[in-house]
Amino acid sequence: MIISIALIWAVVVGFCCLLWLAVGIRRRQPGEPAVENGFIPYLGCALQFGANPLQFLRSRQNKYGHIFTCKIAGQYIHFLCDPFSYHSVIRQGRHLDWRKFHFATSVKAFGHDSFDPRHGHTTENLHQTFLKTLQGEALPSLIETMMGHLQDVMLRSDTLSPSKDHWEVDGIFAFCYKVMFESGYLTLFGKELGEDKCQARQTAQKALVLNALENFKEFDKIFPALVAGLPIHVFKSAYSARENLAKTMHAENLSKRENMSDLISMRIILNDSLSTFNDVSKARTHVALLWASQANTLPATFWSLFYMIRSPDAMKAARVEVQKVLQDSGLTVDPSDPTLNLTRDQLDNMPVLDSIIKEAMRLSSASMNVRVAKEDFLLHLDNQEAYRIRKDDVIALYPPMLHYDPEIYEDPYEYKFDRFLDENSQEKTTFYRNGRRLRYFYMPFGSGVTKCPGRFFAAYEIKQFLTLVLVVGCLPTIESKKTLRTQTQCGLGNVGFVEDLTEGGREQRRVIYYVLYIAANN
Ligand code: HEM
Repeated sequence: MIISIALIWAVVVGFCCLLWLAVGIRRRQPGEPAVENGFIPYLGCALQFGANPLQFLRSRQNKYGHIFTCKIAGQYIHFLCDPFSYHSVIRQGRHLDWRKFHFATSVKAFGHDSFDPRHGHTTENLHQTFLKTLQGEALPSLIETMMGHLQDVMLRSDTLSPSKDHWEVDGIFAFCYKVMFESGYLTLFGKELGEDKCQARQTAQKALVLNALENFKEFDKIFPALVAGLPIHVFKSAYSARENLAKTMHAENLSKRENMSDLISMRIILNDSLSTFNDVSKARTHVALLWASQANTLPATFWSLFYMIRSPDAMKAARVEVQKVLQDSGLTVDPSDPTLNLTRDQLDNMPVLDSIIKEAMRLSSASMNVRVAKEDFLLHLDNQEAYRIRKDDVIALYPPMLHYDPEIYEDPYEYKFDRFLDENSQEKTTFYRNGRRLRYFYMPFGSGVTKCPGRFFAAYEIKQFLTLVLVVGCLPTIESKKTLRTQTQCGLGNVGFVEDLTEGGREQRRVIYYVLYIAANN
């Protein structure tokens, strides 16, 4: 009996294996890139890729050359590794559909109805909405609002220091997340009506934002799994976190807020006038925007600050630059009421901070650029080779391949704050590979038509944050707590960083504390 059950199982497993070999794996056709199916049905190479994407892609590049195909979570993905061919993908855009992947991912992750006009739920041109409300003329007011909120959160509110008569100690990561999330949230979604006049409402508002941050973090943790195709219901707490966020963004709640950004007010109007979304779906579209505006900005802010305070040269150059901009504009900071307003022009005049941020993002960003083939076509590469691509296959560019290429960036694993400065200390825009000038050398914001529409605002808000930390804080780089106390007692400021010398471990896990001494300024 036992033997016959074992035999049945062996036959079933054998049959499944044969079925997988027959239909589950792709055989390379003439003219196609080399293909790796991986060993695990459906997942393909997903686990190896997920463990260390850069190492995985480099090893395949060495084996197959500029382009190769991997099966990952049921999709055939063509990885293009030659930076000179990136432009070819963008030039041959007519064969590629960027909306398919983006809209489908958003639906999977956030649970709203599709934004793809071809699906009939809305006629909104979302791309145009983003360009109109996040770029050009929309920027000055976003910058001004953000500056106000950053200062409220860092200097006046009790987000960072619930008690005003003692030092607060927290991780630098938590510090960046709290300050940037609250400021960014209020900049996009505004404040509750009449909040300024009522202490109880202020407290409730603060709780709402901090709660939103917790929900955001819970949801953000599982985002890669959702993109890979796992259903959100597998992750119970992330699902309820997302739904909690959506509840706060129902029409009746948003209607109680004032000073909302153009982005959110316009989206509310367009949701109501051009879509057939129900109320829950509408609220979820706002959660998607909250996520897009924060998910990359928060880590980018952390890494920018982290690398800057670890490099005495970066700190020195940043301080000099900020002081010069303030002096040239006749701005002085009164330590007893450090309020600062920086215009877009002043922020544009900070190439050192720009380079500090870019270098941190070069080292830390890892988002992939993805397009889907609309039809079978021939992809022409820069070296005149051409490859057959099948309909519905994905073409992917992985920016860390560029960002860690030693032929482009000397000592690519090293942080060099002035890497993006030229010999005149202005923005460096020319990078070469094998003596040939590169068109694409820095891509944390994506490329082509899908390039992040919030990229200018993102750079400004991180710059504003760093400027405030440099100006109103006393930043004794990373020294001992003793030095910090001495400087702070001079009344120079209220934010400082010290290294916890007792903690070891991996470099980026080193604990660095920020210390706030709000009492001095209140
Ligand atoms: C350092 C911060 C940021 C980084 C690194 C970043 C990066 C990206 C990337 C890689 C994409 C996808 C591009 C593609 O698929 O090719 C994207 C899309 C997007 N980002 Fe950002 N982003 C940042 C900040 C922001 C901010 C502050 C906002 C809004 C206030 C924003 C709004 C968006 C939106 C709306 C999209 C979707 C665009 C579309 O599908 O048409 N991002 N971002």
